[in-house]
Amino acid sequence: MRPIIEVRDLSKTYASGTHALSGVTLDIAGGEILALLGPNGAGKTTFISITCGLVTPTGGSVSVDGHDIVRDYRAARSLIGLVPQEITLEFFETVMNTVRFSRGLFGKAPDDAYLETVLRALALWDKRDAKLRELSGGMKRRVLIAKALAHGPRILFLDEPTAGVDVNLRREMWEVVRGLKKQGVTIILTTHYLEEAEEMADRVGIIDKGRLLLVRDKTELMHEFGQKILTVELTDPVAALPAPLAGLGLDLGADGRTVRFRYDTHADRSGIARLLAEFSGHGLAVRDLSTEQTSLEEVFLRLVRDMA
Ligand SMILES: Nc1ncnc2c1ncn2[C@@H]1O[C@H](COP(=O)(O)OP(=O)(O)OP(=O)(O)O)[C@@H](O)[C@H]1O
Repeated sequence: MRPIIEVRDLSKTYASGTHALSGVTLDIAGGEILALLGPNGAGKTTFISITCGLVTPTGGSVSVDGHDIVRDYRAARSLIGLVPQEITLEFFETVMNTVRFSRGLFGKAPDDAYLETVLRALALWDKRDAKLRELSGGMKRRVLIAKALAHGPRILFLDEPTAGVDVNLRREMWEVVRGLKKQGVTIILTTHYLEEAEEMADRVGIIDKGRLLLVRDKTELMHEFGQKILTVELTDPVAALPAPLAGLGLDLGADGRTVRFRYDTHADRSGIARLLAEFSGHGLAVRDLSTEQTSLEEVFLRLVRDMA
């Protein structure tokens, strides 16, 4: 199936001389959630702005369902909804009028029945006659999404949807985004929260200094680059680990009881059996064991460092 968005060798150099994007090539499949990760200034917003026709590329191309975003701007743009980083709303307007207006901007015929489905999906239907200033922060963010969906786009760009919001609200936004995916909307989100990408994305793209370092299936990425950590809790604290265990790369916690061992999930042998045998051989009694997977955050930091 043809990708819904095709990005080819895309570059942007601003008048200031900043190379915000260099040679980005990427296919985005219909219905997927792609998370773009990258440090501040990596070029994420520039990518979104070009795709939404707000910034002109200096090289390369983007097409949306076969429509070139420069030559065939209207057709391409009508397929896209954009949820900006900042909350920009008319605070004295009602929810319903706000989404009606957004739909009108795209030259679409009024369709209150469709807007009702959008507002219901975002749990805003009961608030349709409320003025925006009366809404909570979470509701205002949902109104931004409703506005972006008002013209019936198939693709939704979310630029840092949960920047600066509390944990509950972030979870609520994740639910909303998952619901949209279920309805077949393709979602591209940028985020600084790796937890967010870990939670939501089908694929993860990492951008740094205007270059797309990689795009991978999230599970594969975690599997390939992730490591596991085994934490062993000793029955009795020790001042130091016996010298013969030094080569195993163990960390002894300040409490003298907790020993951490990193192992590669892909190696033929994890080394756990040997480790436990060594512990037993040196008279170290083990009280408890636990394992954890390294987070996407650690994977990300390693990749950006290794590829710098
Ligand atoms: N209008 C502009 N004129 C000149 N330079 C710009 C402009 N917009 C962005 N830049 C520069 O281009 C680079 C990429 O910026 P961009 O906003 O795309 O990054 P970002 O990854 O979205 O960052 P953040 O995570 O901070 O939002 C930065 O060096 C930025 O300073």
